[in-house]
Amino acid sequence: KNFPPGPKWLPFLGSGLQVVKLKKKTGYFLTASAEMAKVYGPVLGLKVGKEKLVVVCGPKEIKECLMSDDLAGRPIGEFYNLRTWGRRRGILLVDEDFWHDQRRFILRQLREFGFGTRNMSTLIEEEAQELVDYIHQTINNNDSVIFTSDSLFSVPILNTLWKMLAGVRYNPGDPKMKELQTILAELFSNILMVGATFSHYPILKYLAPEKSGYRLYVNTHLRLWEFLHKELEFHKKTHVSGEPRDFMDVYLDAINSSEKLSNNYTEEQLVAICLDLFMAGSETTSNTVGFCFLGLILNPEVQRKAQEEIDKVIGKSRIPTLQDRPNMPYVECVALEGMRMFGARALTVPHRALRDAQLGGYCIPKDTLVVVNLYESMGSPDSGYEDPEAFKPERFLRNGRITVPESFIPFGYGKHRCLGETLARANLFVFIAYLLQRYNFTTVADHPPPKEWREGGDTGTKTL
Ligand code: HEM
Repeated sequence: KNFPPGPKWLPFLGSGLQVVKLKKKTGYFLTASAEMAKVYGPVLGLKVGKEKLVVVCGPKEIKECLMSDDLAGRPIGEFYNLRTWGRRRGILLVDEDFWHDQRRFILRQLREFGFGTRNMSTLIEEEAQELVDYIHQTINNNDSVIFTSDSLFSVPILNTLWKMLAGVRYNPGDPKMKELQTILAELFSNILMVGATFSHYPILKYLAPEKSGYRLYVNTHLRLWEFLHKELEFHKKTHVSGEPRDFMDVYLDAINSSEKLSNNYTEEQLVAICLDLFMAGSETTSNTVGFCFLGLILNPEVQRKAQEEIDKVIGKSRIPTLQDRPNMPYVECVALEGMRMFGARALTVPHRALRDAQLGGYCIPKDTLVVVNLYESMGSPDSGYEDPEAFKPERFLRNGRITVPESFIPFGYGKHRCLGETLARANLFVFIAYLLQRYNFTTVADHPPPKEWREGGDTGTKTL
């Protein structure tokens, strides 16, 4: 009763057919739901297969949703994620209090290994330097070479995260890293946050395991799970109690602690957390760097302005550091504009109503999935951004000072605000500054940059 309005529900299919039809017409789930919101209002009620799904599109309602304690659950079910995946192995990971305890622990411990500290800037700067050396060598060893943004950024970004979690970094081209990249890219390009076809229509798991994406989903998760388990085994063999080298070691200490923090700290839970952080932190950041460089190559005047600022503040005689950030507002705005571009092509991670709740004057029954359409907040013609498709870093500058509007929420907010924001923003600044200090970026004649983007914030493959 008083569920948010939306297209009519058909038996078994719910509103699935209408969603698919509009997705075909507009290209994406994001744009399809924005289109429907024009007809039905800013809180859109859908039923896809067995699941009730609410898509929040209006700015006021987005805020209300992200601040609501009643809507702060995470989805339950085999498809929804990582933590739930762990649950199949006997761990109860979806309980909210439990996650908040783990979230606090993760943030506190990651700070020890870098998050938000000088260590973090050193770690990122080292990765940026490795990347510059790799570009330099590749250029020197070849008559001509084309770099794609995927091939440039995925490995160094993953390294910054993996180094804190497990003390490991890889060189580009390392077969282990290639495998990991392939798995993550497969997951991201094939599975939408709001669920795969098989999660809405579970019978398809049996009737069409290939076509529904079920087999791919299970295989990629198992491969990731195996990858992380190998690292865990290595840590268990080499870890010295009380002398942690990285997050995995701290967690092992917590598991073995004589006070026994609680039964929440288990090896399977550790693997589930690493999986969560990997999935949430790798492709998101490298695709956002991708959007920054896409904006820079398509707008040479933006690139020139950023380079002028770098020349003025840093010059050529030393390398940039994270400490330069406050003095380089234009470069920071390039990063912000990349975040806006990425955010405008993404949904938040789905939330779940923990109990019967209210949103925008409608009733949201317990266990309904609720997802925020960030396109409406940062990219649609109604988002309040002038010419939202254009890459304009100066939109965030007022009299030389950075000002972001309230609707700028690439990391969400509220209880589930992105846990990796500090790391992501530091990565963006350092990589942009390092690369622009040394190189000019441009498109290659026979490789025009993509006009299309993939749902979920992917820029597609770009050549630089
Ligand atoms: C530019 C890069 C990134 C963007 C745009 C981004 C964006 C987001 C968004 C929109 C959410 C969902 C908020 C919500 O549902 O209310 C989220 C959640 C999350 N992010 Fe990020 N993220 C980025 C990088 C990272 C990194 C580097 C990490 C890991 C270190 C990370 C870890 C997480 C985690 C664990 C969550 C779930 C938090 C929770 O449920 O409490 N993210 N992120």
